[in-house]
Amino acid sequence: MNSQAPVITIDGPSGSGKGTVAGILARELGWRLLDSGALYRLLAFNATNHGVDLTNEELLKALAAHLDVQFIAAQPGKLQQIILEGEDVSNVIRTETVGAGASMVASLPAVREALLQRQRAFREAPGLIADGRDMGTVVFPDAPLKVFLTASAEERARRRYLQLKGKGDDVSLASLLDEIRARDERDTQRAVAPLKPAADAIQLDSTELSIEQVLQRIRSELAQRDLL
Ligand SMILES: Nc1ncnc2c1ncn2[C@@H]1O[C@H](COP(=O)(O)OP(=O)(O)O)[C@@H](O)[C@H]1O
Ligand SMILES: Nc1ccn([C@H]2C[C@H](O)[C@@H](COP(=O)(O)OP(=O)(O)O)O2)c(=O)n1
Repeated sequence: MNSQAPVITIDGPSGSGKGTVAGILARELGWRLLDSGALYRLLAFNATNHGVDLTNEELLKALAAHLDVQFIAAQPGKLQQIILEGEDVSNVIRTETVGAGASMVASLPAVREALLQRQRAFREAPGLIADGRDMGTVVFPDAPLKVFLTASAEERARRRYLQLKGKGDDVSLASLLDEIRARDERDTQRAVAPLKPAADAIQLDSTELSIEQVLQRIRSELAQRDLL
């Protein structure tokens, strides 16, 4: 029996709803949240700010090992805040440009290795909800519940379009769809920790499901495992 705090992993491609669902579950259960994609986004953002090329594996590895970042847990009415080198970067790391950069640095094995222990350190009582690409396959292979969340590329682009438009960003649906497809390709084809469902993951296609329906499915899986 595993004596460590339980982990629920939620992996899947961009726009499948991982972050939304993970955030709601973490609040409901009072568990910690690991937004692993934010770490790769922070690294790409920080590297660009320091003039480091997004293919320079040695320098990126060093930057990853020394990322000065704080995650401030969500409070009632306030989302999680991400502070990089003392500055609130919660919003600026959410652009598609930073997402594409994150996907590039995430393909480098030394970068993934440098971020591994930092991610595992999030695991503490009473439990952790971890979202990303390799949470169930590599980072927390012993998690008692693994979810692989998908949706069609068109639906994911539509969601991202509405989300970014809602924030006032000037985006086009066609280019978001292209970017999502390019990111899917890079994330699934890389040699190390590619995006793929763990053998023991529950697969959920959310194309036709509301956020609440996705949550209900996960809550029922949690109940079956006595995790609620
Ligand atoms: N099942 C769903 N139906 C409709 N919209 C959704 C659904 N899941 C998530 N969304 C919306 O899609 C956008 C992207 O979701 P997000 O959680 O950021 O995805 P991911 O973390 O997988 O990239 C958000 O605006 C979110 O509210
Ligand atoms: N565990 C993870 C999380 C993210 N990544 C990489 C691959 C993704 O395209 C980028 C950005 O991830 P993020 O989850 O923030 O992106 P989305 O919200 O799904 O658009 O980082 C990864 O390789 N492994």
